[in-house]
Amino acid sequence: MLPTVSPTQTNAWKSLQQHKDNDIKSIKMKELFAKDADRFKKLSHTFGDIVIDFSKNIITDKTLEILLQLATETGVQQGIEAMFKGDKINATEDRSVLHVALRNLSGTPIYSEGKDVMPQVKQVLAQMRTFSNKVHSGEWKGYTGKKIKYIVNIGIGGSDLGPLMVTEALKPYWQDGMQPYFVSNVDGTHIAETLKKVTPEETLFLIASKTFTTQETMTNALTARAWFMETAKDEAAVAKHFVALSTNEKDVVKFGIDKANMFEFWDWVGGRYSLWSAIGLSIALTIGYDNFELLLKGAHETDNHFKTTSLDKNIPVLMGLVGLWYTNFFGTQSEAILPYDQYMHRFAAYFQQGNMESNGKSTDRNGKHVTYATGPIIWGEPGTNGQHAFYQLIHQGTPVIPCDFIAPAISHNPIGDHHAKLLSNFFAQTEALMNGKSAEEAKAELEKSGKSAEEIEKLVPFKVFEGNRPTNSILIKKITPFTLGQLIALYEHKIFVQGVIWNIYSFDQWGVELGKQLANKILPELQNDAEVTSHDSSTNGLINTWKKLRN
Ligand SMILES: O=P(O)(O)OC[C@H]1O[C@@H](O)[C@H](O)[C@@H](O)[C@@H]1O
Repeated sequence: MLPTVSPTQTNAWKSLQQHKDNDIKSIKMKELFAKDADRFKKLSHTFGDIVIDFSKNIITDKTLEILLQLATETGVQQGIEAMFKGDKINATEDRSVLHVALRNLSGTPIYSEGKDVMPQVKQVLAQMRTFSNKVHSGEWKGYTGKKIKYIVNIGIGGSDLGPLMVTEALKPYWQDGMQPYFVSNVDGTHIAETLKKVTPEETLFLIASKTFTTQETMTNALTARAWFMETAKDEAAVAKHFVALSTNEKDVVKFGIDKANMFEFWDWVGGRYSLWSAIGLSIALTIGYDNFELLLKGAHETDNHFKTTSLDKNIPVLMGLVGLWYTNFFGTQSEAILPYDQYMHRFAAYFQQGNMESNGKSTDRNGKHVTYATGPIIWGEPGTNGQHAFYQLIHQGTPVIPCDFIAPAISHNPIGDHHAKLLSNFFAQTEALMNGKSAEEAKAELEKSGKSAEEIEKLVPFKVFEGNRPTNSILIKKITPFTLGQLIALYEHKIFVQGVIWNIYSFDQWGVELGKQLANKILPELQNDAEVTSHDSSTNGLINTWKKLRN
């Protein structure tokens, strides 16, 4: 089981506080680089084709030593073991957490409640392989005999963001003739605009929902089915165009999808960790099953690293510790993920759910309210777009925002000098954030412009960059299914490490329930024009105003 140590009760926590106040408060990263020519060598790690550089962080050897002590005192190693051996570490839902089993192609067993889950994992993977191959070869045909051309994944949250992010990130691997679409929002616009782009005869709808009860998904699925039936007319045609990805066989069958067209997964797969499961069918259909398997293999490589590497060399552990250092000892509230790769434009959005739904908690594993900060706000956009939008605040704003810069060494689109220009920005940003620009440097620069001494004096404060802003740089040889799998799993395990240390449960999401309950209560109140009085005056006022406006 997971330990239940409060991090603030550890010796390491107190040492970290003292260390921050005594040794780190006035330290500048650029001085650390000046003092130690080997800093990059010491603080960067190579993992296959991925290099992750932690050296542009406000950390010293001593910082890392105490952070590692924190990991030891809070039982990170024990947590890792508990996850891999299938303990019910998602205790509030009484479930194991075994997304690592979904990518375990090694042949070793993984147990949940004493049962090896690998045979069922392999069986569904085989089903996905056969199905994808049939669709690609044209053996699987639509009801008029046409080949499937469009995949419409209908799902939300974990049943949408992962496959959407991965298919976008791996666009160079798309199979000829396959076009995926993702419909998530209950806003009718999402499905309406998607249906305009596809034809009933050539579309395969994947109804992706772990629970098969999610309002948005069920509503969109019913709309898709009605739209399909308008043309197909024949109920028997549904079986050729609708499949379900779910843990809930009963409701899948009730919806009218044949059991044979259901791709199963299990309650030990968390929604936001499910892209490796049947939820990944849209990925396999888009990039081909073999590439999907390479994605799993990449993640498995990370799982092995995470499971077997000592904490001081364990990349997800270090990612977690470095992030936590800022959250808890610098009071930072957010982290930006900035991929310098246009294909990875949904990566930050994906980990917004991955991280914030996992660690956005304030009750610890003892049921007590935490007295320290937990999960950060995650956000980000691809570089260089972000540079021309929000980097101003990262460079000169009042909050410190630790950033992850991610870039491929080799572009899938080596056009002219685009990639060199892209990468020059990637390198320049982390350098600028670290070094900043002093008043003297700003002044010297202005002096070259021919401005008067008075003008220069006035402008200098605006041109100063404090610097010392922390970044991790992740350089990947090329974004391939394998390296992307490695990278996603690194981030997943980082989140896990932080959750263990913060003594919270990272695998439930009770915080999303209240809004759903209230929406269900309000929905019937919207069905007529009667005045609503059952809520507070704001909610009543808004509902009643809407009722007037809609008429
Ligand atoms: O896959 P389902 O059951 O439709 O759930 C979709 C999403 O539903 C949300 O309510 C949950 O917060 C997410 O964790 C989940 O991924």
